[in-house]
Amino acid sequence: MYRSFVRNSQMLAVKRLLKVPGCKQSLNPLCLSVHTSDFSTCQVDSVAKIKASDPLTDSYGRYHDYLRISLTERCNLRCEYCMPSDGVPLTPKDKLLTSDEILYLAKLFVRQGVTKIRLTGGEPTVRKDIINIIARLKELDGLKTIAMTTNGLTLTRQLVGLQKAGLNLLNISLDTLQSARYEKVTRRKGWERVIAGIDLAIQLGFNPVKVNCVVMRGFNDDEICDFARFTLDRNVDVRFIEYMPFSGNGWHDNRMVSFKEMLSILTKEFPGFEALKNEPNDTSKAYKVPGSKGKLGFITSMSNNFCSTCNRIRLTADGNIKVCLFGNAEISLRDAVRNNSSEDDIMTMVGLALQRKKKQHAGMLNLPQMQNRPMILIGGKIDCTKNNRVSRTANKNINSFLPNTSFLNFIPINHSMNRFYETRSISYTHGNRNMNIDSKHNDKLTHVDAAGKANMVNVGKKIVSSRSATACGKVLVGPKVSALIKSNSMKKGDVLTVARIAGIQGAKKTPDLIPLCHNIFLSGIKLDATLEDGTDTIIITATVESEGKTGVEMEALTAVTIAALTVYDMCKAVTHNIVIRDIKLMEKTGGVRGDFKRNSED
Ligand SMILES: Nc1nc2c(ncn2[C@@H]2O[C@H](COP(=O)(O)OP(=O)(O)OP(=O)(O)O)[C@@H](O)[C@H]2O)c(=O)[nH]1
Ligand SMILES: C[S@@+](CC[C@H](N)C(=O)[O-])C[C@H]1O[C@@H](n2cnc3c(N)ncnc32)[C@H](O)[C@@H]1O
Ligand code: SF4
Ligand code: SF4
Repeated sequence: MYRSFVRNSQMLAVKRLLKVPGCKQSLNPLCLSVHTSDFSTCQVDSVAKIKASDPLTDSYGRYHDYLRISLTERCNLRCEYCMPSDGVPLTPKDKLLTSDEILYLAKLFVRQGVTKIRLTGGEPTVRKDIINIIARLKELDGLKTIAMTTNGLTLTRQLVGLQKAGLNLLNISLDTLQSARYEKVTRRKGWERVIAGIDLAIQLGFNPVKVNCVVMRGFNDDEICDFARFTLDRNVDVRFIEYMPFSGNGWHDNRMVSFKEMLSILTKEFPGFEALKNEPNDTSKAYKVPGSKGKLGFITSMSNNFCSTCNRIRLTADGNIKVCLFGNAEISLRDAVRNNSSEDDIMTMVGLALQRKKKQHAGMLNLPQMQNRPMILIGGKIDCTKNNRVSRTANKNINSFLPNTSFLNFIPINHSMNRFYETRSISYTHGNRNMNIDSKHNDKLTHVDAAGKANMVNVGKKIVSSRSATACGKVLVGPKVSALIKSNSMKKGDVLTVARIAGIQGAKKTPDLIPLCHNIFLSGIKLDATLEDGTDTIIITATVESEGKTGVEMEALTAVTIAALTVYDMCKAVTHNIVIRDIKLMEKTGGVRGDFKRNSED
């Protein structure tokens, strides 16, 4: 209750800050649309009582003492995996944070408890005032670490000055030990300069010097052992990064090399290859080749996330707070600063954003399907319609019936991803119920207890297995609607696309809709909605997958149902003569009761 009071109060503060409604200087419209429903419950009197007491702790108790500041969206390289080949649209200069604004915001964060700031980008070293920024950051009481992640191209020229100004931690990106390959992946020359930059960093006493290497099959996976040898006589910490998908970066599951695979290559080549102790907030899992001066590490964002200990918050180059690398919701602090908002109000906004931070990214297993902006623009502006397969009209429609969801993240899923993911522990235990549900031959009603009351089955003791279920259904729409769908000219928008997304969302909401269903961590949802030629019928098929202890047929059936209802909703202005029928389970695999497959004529 206290939390909801605080949240409502925070909402009000933001609302006041944003001058909603009738605000001329609006903040990030995405944030406004996300929070609209909450605003309606606010009480005006509470505003004065807001105290941003602990804005850096999120609702999972994670304390955020590490701020990553993107200094620029620009870069002097064009790495294939980071930047789309046709470049990225840059934010106009007047919308980017000035150095004074960066310093002001940094000061507020440090006052609240941030002890580490990492400068990143884009390429931070292309920012002309970087030395000045670092020198001024160094003056902030309480800031212990000023770190930078760089492509290393200009370090031989700039590093001494940067260190003198106060830089004390350095990560340098280098994906290959071969000059020609470097040119291919970065689309620029400069490998020798980066190597010289790494050596200079070691000489200047940076410790550790971390080297970031994104591993991509068919590009540098044959260099994993070479990179390990690179640590033999150099005090560097080479970190192999699992290739992550961002819009337009050419990611494909078969190009991603998982932590497990890399580990097995290294263990074979280097007997005694050993794991080291990690610090609580490390992104990487540390290892060492026996006798080497340096270390190796693995950043396993894809196969084994480290969200439970996340202590990071990001400030983008255009002044937005981004609470998660893979989240789309942002709040603009730039406008708040430019509107002379108070420190309390600004930190209230930060607290508000952090309250909405997810435990782990909701779609962590679905990252490949997310439309996240290019990595280089993680420090830049969201254009949530660009590159999306969903049209603007469709977005509007989805938004109207799916409040509080970042709907753009859900598009059909590529099942082959599953093989990369480690099975996660999923807790299905509810209360102390001790149901005997494991037996194949158990003919008791498992959803009813001994007293005949509704009961959610305890699946805690069931084994985890790969589950999948496919359901299908039909919507008979008639010739008029059929023609409008075919020409994609239905007034409400693109019917099939919206239905598809609604169905996927429906699968994820199943436990909210069906009382005795478990929360299941879904690893894949594929939903097709197609107009059958000649019958004026939309055929909907949904396949849902999970690594878990209980089946996913309810999710598949819900997905089909919600997609069908969405078709109805989008077309009912044209006719009410729409019939939904034949929703049924087609196939189910996994679990102790064995597989099920419907005969096609059933
Ligand atoms: N999932 C996730 N991955 C991150 C995050 N920050 C960085 N990474 C990953 O870590 C890689 C290296 O990032 P760096 O900028 O060197 O930062 P870092 O490793 O977090 O830095 P330190 O832990 O401070 O050394 C990135 O390419 C990402 O793959 C984050 O917040 N979430
Ligand atoms: C976006 S860059 C910004 C800082 C600087 N320009 C650099 O390259 O180090 C930060 C880190 O993100 C990594 N990165 C970029 N795209 C990535 C992807 N698709 N998957 C994994 N890491 C990625 C880069 O290798 C780099 O280490
Ligand atoms: S990874 Fe860094 S150096 Fe490469 S394009 Fe992205 S921002 Fe530039
Ligand atoms: S994905 Fe989000 S929550 Fe997870 S570690 Fe990265 S920033 Fe933190």
